[in-house]
Amino acid sequence: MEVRFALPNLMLQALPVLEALVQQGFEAFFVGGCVRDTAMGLPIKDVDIATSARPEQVMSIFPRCIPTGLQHGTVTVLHDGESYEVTTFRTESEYEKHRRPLQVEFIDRLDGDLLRRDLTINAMAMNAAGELYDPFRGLDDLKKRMIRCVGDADARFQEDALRMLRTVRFASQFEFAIAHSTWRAVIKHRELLRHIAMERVQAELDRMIGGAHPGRALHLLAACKLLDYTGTVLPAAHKLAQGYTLYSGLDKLADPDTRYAALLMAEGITIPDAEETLKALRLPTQKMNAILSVLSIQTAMKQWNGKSDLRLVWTSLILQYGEEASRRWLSIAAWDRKHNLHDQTELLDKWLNGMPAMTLKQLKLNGKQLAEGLQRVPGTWTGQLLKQLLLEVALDKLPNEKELLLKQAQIWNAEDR
Ligand SMILES: Nc1ccn([C@@H]2O[C@H](COP(=O)(O)OP(=O)(O)OP(=O)(O)O)[C@@H](O)[C@H]2O)c(=O)n1
Repeated sequence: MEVRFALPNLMLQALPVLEALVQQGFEAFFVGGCVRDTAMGLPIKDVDIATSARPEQVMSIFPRCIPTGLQHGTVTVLHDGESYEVTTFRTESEYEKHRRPLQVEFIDRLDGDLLRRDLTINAMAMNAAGELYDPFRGLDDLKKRMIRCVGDADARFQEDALRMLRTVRFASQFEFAIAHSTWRAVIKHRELLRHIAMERVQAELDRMIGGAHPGRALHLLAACKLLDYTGTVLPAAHKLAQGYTLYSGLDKLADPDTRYAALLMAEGITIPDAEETLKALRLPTQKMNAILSVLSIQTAMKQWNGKSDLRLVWTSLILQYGEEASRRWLSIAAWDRKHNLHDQTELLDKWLNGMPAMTLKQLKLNGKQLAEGLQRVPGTWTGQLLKQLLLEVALDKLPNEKELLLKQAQIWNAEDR
């Protein structure tokens, strides 16, 4: 071990856990992402520890712990308000459907444990002094900016097919190249991705699309066609990856949902196709609806004939899909030259940035005041009436003043009865 790194704070906080294991005569190292990120000078997110101690020995050393995954050797140790995954050195064999190991054997040596890991940059360990243990030359690959499987790439992907998506994710996240042998193995084994639960696929995809270099991720995905081999048919997934060619500046858009919407918009995917794809990807309903709202606004804007009153169209769109979706659409459309939506964006931009009474929040009459004014019990009618008032204000038919709004509401209320 000749290379040594200063341990970042999170690892220093975990040091007593590592040291307690060493004091009891066991080997213990920091492993995985925290070592990789420290070697890269990046902030770390969590700390994982690997040890020669067997799970029951770990549990006897630490009074406060949770037996998270004993059959895989993992115990979560609670220390000083933090939790750390402590996993016994292990080898894995006989993988179930290219997903997870059926057999785990606990071993005494760190080397064997590092050998089972996916990529050289993820197969480094660090001791309490920050000294690097790096039998697969992960540090060299970090310096070369190279993603490479540990040992035989075919075997690594056959063991766990999700690793192919991880390969693409890390390559895009760090803007690294992918070693030839590793890339060839991705192409060779890509159809194994169908064995992986869509939730895990989605989690990786989400991190790629929401990450620092979504364009690079999509470029790589399009090149190896991995998304064509997911378990469920994704009518728009391949197109989604192709969206990269049109939207190389995707990273300019703030959040992942806006980026998903931009990609789907770029390919002109229909709303039912988009819905099917997002559902197949097991996107949480809330996230899916947020993306579909942006697409619905896009459809309405493309259909706008230039004659109908755009203010009316926008008011009803904002009422239907919300201000957030409108802002998302605006950020995409303002930067999307392809669809040439200048007229449509200008007005929305003005409205969202300060024109009166665009949202219910900005209306100078709220539900409580309305119910009191009409001497009625608040109910679903309250929101409906407020929306009606909002439309009038947006169309300049009614000033946004409390008394006048209430008066109009009273007239409608009387007419209804
Ligand atoms: N399919 C997988 C997943 C994980 N690992 C190993 O387990 C470690 C921890 O995995 P995880 O926490 O999922 O990812 P990190 O590598 O820590 O990176 P990040 O959290 O940034 O994704 C990895 O570094 C890698 O050594 C693996 O070999 N194969």
